[in-house]
Amino acid sequence: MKHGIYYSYWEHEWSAKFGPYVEKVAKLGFDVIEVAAHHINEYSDADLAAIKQSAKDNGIILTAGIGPSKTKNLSSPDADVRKAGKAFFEQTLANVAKLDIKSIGGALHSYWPVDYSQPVDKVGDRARGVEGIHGIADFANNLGINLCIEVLNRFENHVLNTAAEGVAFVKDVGKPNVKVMLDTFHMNIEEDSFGDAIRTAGPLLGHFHTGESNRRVPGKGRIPWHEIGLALREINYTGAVVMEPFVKTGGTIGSDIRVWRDLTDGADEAKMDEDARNSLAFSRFVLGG
Ligand SMILES: O=C(CO)[C@H](O)[C@H](O)[C@H](O)CO
Ligand SMILES: [Mn+2]
Repeated sequence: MKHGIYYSYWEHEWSAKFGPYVEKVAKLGFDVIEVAAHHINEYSDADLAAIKQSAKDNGIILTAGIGPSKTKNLSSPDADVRKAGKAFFEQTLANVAKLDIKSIGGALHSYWPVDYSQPVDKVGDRARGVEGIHGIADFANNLGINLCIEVLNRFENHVLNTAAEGVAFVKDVGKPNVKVMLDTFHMNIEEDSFGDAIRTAGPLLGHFHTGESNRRVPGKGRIPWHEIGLALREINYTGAVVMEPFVKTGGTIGSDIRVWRDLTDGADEAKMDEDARNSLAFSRFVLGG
């Protein structure tokens, strides 16, 4: 098991440059840094080559996360949007591969966060989502990339809310590089049992996000980490466990994540780093790896 952190913990914008965080995260003792792929198509080849080299020099593995925009929604009822989504993903995956990234996770099958001011069509969106992911899976596989379909809570997406729904979706896609992704923040809202959800995903679990029920770093709240650790060991999970804390207000991150109060307790960057380091030690102990 490898442990990581989403660099957006320190940032306000999905567009924030992730290059400088590779060394920082390595110094904090992490194995993995997760970067936002939302704006990766704006990086030059030289930028990507430098970041790849920095990861190599620092012994860090990169993974990617993304919340696709409504205009790039692979499950949209509008065929032109689906087409734009496919083109966007192909360009994004090609750039992600330049960083030697082997896994991209998020609501790849849909968009995020969902606009609930309009009625939703869960059945239609799911069917188009299966087709959309099926349509980019081989492209990703040829680049050695797994597509990890994130199961989200009801307030952020309607297509997949439970591990069982995630497993059924991934089985319908039926491609070896398409996996289920779980996140303890979302599981806390939707699952009857953390352990059962992880066992339901079993060998299909491709990526795992961690965070407390208010998205503080693991260890600061009341998520049942021991139960989660036992279940991950039971299914012999060897993938990445990436903490995804969101504690800062402001910017597109604060607004998309709905952070309306300062959850840092007024921390400066040194204290934010210390919290991440302590949470990493806690995570390694309780989850393994
Ligand atoms: O859990 C999440 C959203 O609540 C997601 O992992 C990411 O924040 C999103 O896909 C943006 O990268
Ligand atoms: Mn997540």
